[in-house]
Amino acid sequence: MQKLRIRGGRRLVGEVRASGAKNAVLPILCAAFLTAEDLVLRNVPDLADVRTMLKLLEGMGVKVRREGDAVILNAGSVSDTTAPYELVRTMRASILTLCPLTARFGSAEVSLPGGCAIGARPVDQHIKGLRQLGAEVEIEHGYVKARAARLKGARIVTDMVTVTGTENLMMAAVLADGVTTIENAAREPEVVDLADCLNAMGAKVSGAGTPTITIEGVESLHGAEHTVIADRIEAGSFLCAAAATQGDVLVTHCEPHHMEAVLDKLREAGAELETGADWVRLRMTHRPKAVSVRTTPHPGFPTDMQAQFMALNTVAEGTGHVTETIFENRFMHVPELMRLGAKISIEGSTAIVEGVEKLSGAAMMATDLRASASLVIAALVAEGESTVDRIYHLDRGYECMEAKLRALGADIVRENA
Ligand SMILES: CC(=O)N[C@H]1[C@@H](OP(=O)(O)OP(=O)(O)OC[C@H]2O[C@@H](n3ccc(=O)[nH]c3=O)[C@H](O)[C@@H]2O)O[C@H](CO)[C@@H](O)[C@@H]1O
Ligand SMILES: C=C(OP(=O)(O)O)C(=O)O
Repeated sequence: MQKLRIRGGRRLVGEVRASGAKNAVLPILCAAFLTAEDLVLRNVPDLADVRTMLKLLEGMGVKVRREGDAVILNAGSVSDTTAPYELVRTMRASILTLCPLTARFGSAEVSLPGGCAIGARPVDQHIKGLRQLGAEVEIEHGYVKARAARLKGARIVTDMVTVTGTENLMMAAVLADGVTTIENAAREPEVVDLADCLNAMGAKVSGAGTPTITIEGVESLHGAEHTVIADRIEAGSFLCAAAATQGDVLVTHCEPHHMEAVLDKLREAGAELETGADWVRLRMTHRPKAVSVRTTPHPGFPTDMQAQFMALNTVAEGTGHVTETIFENRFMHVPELMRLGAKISIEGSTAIVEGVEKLSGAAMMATDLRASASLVIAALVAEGESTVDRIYHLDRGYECMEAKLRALGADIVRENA
């Protein structure tokens, strides 16, 4: 197991490039099942989750070739439509294989992902929607087993806004007979990116990015080339780190219009921001001011940035309220941040963070992906040395984070624990 060793107290200064988005590339990799022709993807980040997804796809017979930041997939001879527990348990996004497999091959068996550190995270809406599209779906021995001769278009209204639920059902509907509408659809940029890729493959998807997505089913899809959007959460994490260390950082190759809620909060924290078509520069010339955030589906403040803003608030002037409305257990970073001297109390789904002048370095344990990022940010400002253990969580979603931070002047190394 590896850990990060960080000596805090250095301002982050310089330029950092955002990688392709984890949450966009994972569903798009699964879209490869929808055609027998090549799907060429560019700007694919080298992440543990991407490697897990490629392993899962290869295990089913998909041919995978990596060329730099491109991945070429061919699902012309899929031999197996089972996603086994061993891989699904390490990456919930494996459930995204369920709908494209059922749509193209008429059957799929995907292990139920189960809960994870941040919440129970059921997939009932994926299953409900797939049934409405005409599939027979059973749960047996921990697996979702779906079967359908050909899916049929339907009107689906999800009970709550679900990102991967919307994506999975979109991938079912593209090959269905007739028209599907998904109402109460997630509006995240990653949903739009998947729709763009599906349309490049010959699908007829409209309305992605709005609460109603309409999909006119087609007989088959063809190969395509697609460039994955930038990771707005990775970009936002670097901006938070820059703000916390009172630094001056330019994030390039990102999409500022995907990050408006986060950029607004950084301005409220006192950061000076400049944006261009694909870059954001943040300068923080004084101690940040505490900000209150409430997580909501896009275009609201993203739950995946909650922990990083919590870290920023720990050293801010004043008191910030951080309310988590999406996941019932996404405050696992709180006791770890308190080990550095942060003052945080939890009341229900709100963490009340009273900023302190100084944090002091300590050993910490990462519990989930964004919690890891928040611990790294806090360690970058803390006096003295900190360690962050169990960074396999971080590696799921950040491409060489420590190298990128080092290039900005951070004193951070990866070690074998
Ligand atoms: C790979 C990926 O894109 N992951 C993102 C995706 O996760 P994911 O797609 O799993 O999250 P959802 O949007 O589905 O979850 C939203 C809420 O709905 C609940 N729910 C969801 C589906 C369902 O069938 N039943 C149900 O009850 C969940 O438990 C949660 O409370 O969106 C989350 C919310 O923006 C992000 O934090 C994750 O980074
Ligand atoms: C919760 C996250 O990812 P996943 O849905 O893959 O667990 C995340 O990206 O913060």
